[in-house]
Amino acid sequence: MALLCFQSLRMLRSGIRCMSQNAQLVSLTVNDKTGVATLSLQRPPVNSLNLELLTEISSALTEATDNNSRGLILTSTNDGVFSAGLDILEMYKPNLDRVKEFWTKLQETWIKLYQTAYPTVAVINGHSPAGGCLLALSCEHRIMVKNFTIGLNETRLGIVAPPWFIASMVNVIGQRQSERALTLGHMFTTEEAKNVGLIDEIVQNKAEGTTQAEAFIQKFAKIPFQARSLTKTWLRNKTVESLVKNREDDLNMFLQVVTQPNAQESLGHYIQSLKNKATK
Ligand SMILES: CC/C=C\CC/C=C/CC(=O)SCCNC(=O)CCNC(=O)[C@H](O)C(C)(C)COP(=O)(O)OP(=O)(O)OC[C@H]1O[C@@H](n2cnc3c(N)ncnc32)[C@H](O)[C@@H]1OP(=O)(O)O
Repeated sequence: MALLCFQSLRMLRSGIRCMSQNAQLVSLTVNDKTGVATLSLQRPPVNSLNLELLTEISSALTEATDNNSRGLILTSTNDGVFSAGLDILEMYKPNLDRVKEFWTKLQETWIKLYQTAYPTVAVINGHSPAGGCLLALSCEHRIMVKNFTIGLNETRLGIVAPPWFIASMVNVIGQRQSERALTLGHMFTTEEAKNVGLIDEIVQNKAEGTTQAEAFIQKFAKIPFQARSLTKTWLRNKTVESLVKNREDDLNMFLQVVTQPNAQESLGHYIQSLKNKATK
């Protein structure tokens, strides 16, 4: 409690204000001087995206909009893992009602993040496979700390990246590179990701990443907000609309793929291999 008060006092002095008071799996702060919000994922051990975490991310994005944020930095409180992607336990031997709600919340979160009016930057301070990569791809600028990996590795798990995951990747690195990377389920090192254009900058650590992210957002200070945001909407509209118009079909396709016996078997093996690795 004393530590919390001390931290709050220090944040107040530096002009950083806490938002999302009720959130537990994310923290949302805003810098009152710049209007830039920081959304940090904080679901130990690896920020895997379960229904509850997605719900908090989605609410935080709305709160940042309602607060008229000038920009948003998406990062993780865990230096080492940005996000391990979707929580595999949501997809393994799923409860039908919950898994439907889970996928619907993922769709909602992506749609919101992909078309925020304010500029978005991912400060990728750790590994970022699959759904973690999707979050980063949805931002306008990606800054990654060296010595980590990022990519859409779904095929390696015996599942597939849905069309909107693929489109998010194609919009950043193009058809040819996406085809090669996604069919292989390739995880790019930070260096490889920079070479292929998947990320924009390499930094030494999160602090440097945050400074660079603020500088990126600051570039828009003199660009009229509405003109910028409408341009982004139009550029991204085709990609978003293809999901918005087909949410039910997309949900059904997900349920069909993920409940296949061979997909369940692959997920079971994968969970076991992660557990074996963790106990070594
Ligand atoms: C039509 C569409 C159909 C289907 C589409 C489905 C789309 C799916 C997209 C996804 O996002 S699938 C998820 C893909 N994610 C991964 O492949 C990542 C797996 N995790 C890792 O590679 C590593 O954990 C890490 C590099 C992220 C971090 O490594 P490290 O820091 O060494 O942690 P550990 O590996 O020891 O893991 C600690 C702990 O966390 C559990 N865990 C890790 N990842 C997940 C996950 N994605 N979901 C649930 N749980 C996860 C791991 O099992 C360990 O658990 P313990 O209980 O053993 O402590």
